[in-house]
Order: sequence, then C-alpha cells, then structure tokens
Amino acid sequence: MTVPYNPPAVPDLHSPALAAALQHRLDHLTKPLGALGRIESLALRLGLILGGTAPRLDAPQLVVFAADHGLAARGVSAYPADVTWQMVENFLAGGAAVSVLARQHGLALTVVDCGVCHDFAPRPGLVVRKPARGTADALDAPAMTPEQCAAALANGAELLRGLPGNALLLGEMGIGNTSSAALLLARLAGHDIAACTGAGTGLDADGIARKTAVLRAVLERHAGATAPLAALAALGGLEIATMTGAVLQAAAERRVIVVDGFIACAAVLVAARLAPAVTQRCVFAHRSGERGHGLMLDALGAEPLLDLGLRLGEGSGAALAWPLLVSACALLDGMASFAQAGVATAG
Ligand SMILES: O=C(O)c1ccc[n+]([C@@H]2O[C@H](COP(=O)([O-])O)[C@@H](O)[C@H]2O)c1
Ligand SMILES: Cc1cc2nc[nH]c2cc1C
Repeated sequence: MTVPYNPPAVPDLHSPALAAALQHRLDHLTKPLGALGRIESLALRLGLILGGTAPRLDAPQLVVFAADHGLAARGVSAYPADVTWQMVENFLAGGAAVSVLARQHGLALTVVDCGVCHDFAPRPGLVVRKPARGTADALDAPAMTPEQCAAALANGAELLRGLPGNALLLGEMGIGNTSSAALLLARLAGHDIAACTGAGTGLDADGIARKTAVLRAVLERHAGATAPLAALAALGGLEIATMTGAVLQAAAERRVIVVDGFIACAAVLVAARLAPAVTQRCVFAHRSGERGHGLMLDALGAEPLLDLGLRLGEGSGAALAWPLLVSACALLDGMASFAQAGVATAG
C-alpha cells in the first residue's frame, strides 16, 4: 500500500558552535558545575531548537487530537467508544484534567476532531478535520485507506501552519488508541506484541491477554505493512496520523514539541521513521504507566522528564511538564554568572 504523502524536510539541528555557547553559559552560571542536572540538558535542547542562548517560549499550543477506532468493537478497551466524543465535550466545557492544566499554565487548548463518530456543534476551540468517522476494524481491513491516511497527515500539517507560537504540546483522545500505538511499536521497532500491549484505560490481566491475542491477529492480517506510512494506514488511528502530520510540520518549522504518553510517542515514532531529525525537536514529558512505553521511549532514544505513573493521555503529562521548560529558559536567561555576581569559582 502506498500512502500518497511527502513529508516535509526536517534538517539536522547539528550546530556545534551554538551547543558550545549554550554549554559555556550553563557552566558559568552561579551553581556548581552541572548542579541543575537534567534541567541543564533541557535548557541546552531548547536553545538548540529555538536557535539562541536565551531561548524564549512563545504562545504554547496544546492540541488534543481525537478519533474513534473500529478495533474498539473487539473489546480491546475497558471503556465504551462513546467516551471519545463525551470527553471531547468535556475538554471543550473545561472539566477534563487537560482543561484544568491548560488553564493553570496558560496553554491555548485546541481540540481536533480527526475522526470521531459524532457530530459536534461548532464552537471556539474545536476544529473538525475528519477524513472518516472512525477507522475500520483493523482485523477486517486496513484501519485507513491510503487516501484517508494521507488526508489525515495533510490535515495535521495544515493545522500546524495556522497556529501561532513556537511550542506544540501533544495530546490525544480515542478509546482503543493504545491498541494502535502498541501495533505501531511492535511493527516499527520489531518487538513482540505482548511486550507492547498494556492495560490502557484499565483492563485486567485477562483483558490484556484477550487484547494481545486480537493485536497479534491484526499484525498477521497486515504482515506486509512494514514501511512507516503503510503501517500507519493499516494499524494506526486517524488521530495518530493527524498528530504525525502535525509533528512533522512542527519539526520543519523548528517548534519545540512536548510529547505526552504512549500514543503521542507512537505518532512521533512514525514521524521519526520518516524524518529522523524530528526527535531533536522533541521534549519527552514523561514515562507513562502503560506497558510498552519504556520500549517506545527506547526506540526513540528518549529520556523523559517525569515518571509519575500517569496513564491518562489528553496531553496531561505534557502540560504537567511544561513549567520545567519555562523554568529552564528563565534560568538560562536570568541567572548571574560567577563573574557578574562576584562569586568564587571551584578551586
Ligand atoms: O498516554 C498514555 O500513555 C495513555 C495510556 C493509557 C491510556 N491512555 C488514554 O486512554 C485511551 C486509550 O485507552 P484504551 O484502553 O481505550 O486503548 C485514550 O483516550 C488515551 O488518551 C493514555
Ligand atoms: C474517562 C476517560 C478520560 C480519558 N482521557 C483520555 N483518555 C480517557 C479515557 C477515559 C475512559
């Protein structure tokens, strides 16, 4: 299957001179060498992405990509598929975890209907870009046709082009989407599906065993879908495909991409298989409680900032990590050097 989509160019960020200037600045601030730990590598990364020694985060955008999954009818989730549209209403009404966190941290929140089986009343904060009402049951057919997958990728890119600011925080909502993420991880990183399959919204051990059996059969059904976009179309969700297009566009525009949990990482995994330099623009917010997320982060070469046992999605982990990015920039910009403060350096 060929998906008619050309990813944008994502150049390497390699800049030894800027990296040296950032490291020099970090090393001369009034603290023992390296004492701000991972905040220092975060500051370095933000400087490299935004292209300066005093990076400024501007107008951060938290986008929740939502869609339904045909595979949900196979009992792979602990919750009914209707929760997808009901939670979209909750995001927009301001009552979801991510709504609260976005308000708290001054993040603009946009919800994108990428393929929910529901008609929403138009309102501010909701964007409808749906190539289909949910995916097909991947046990019967490819989840998306090549055209639907290409349309979702293009929608993500177009959406990003219209957003202000220089930081994108990824969120998602879709009953059944840990199945798609597990399938993509198994296929693109070459792991057994059992190591990639977890409880999602809360399956017990028997439920996880049934989910694993379904997913193993899906992989067999689509054994030929090995290229990244073919795998995305066969196994993925409409929200994952739209998010992949958004990630590629954000990376091409040199925005900071704050990656949430297991499903958001699956979109980044597809994007990184198409354009490896994508991960240079990513800050991985947290390690989620979902089995498989550790393998996913390893496949991306990622070290997440937080490890809180979150397994909510929605962009909640990205929003919780956001203040660390703000602090990293503030410290880089605002701390005095040893020379400025008249503090003695190490003997
Ligand atoms: O972000 C994660 O790591 C994560 C882990 C488990 C579940 N989720 C959320 O739960 C939903 C998918 O779970 P499931 O069991 O329906 O596949 C979806 O809406 C995700 O946002 C998210
Ligand atoms: C209630 C609920 C909220 C969610 N938010 C993201 N995924 C979710 C799944 C459920 C079931």
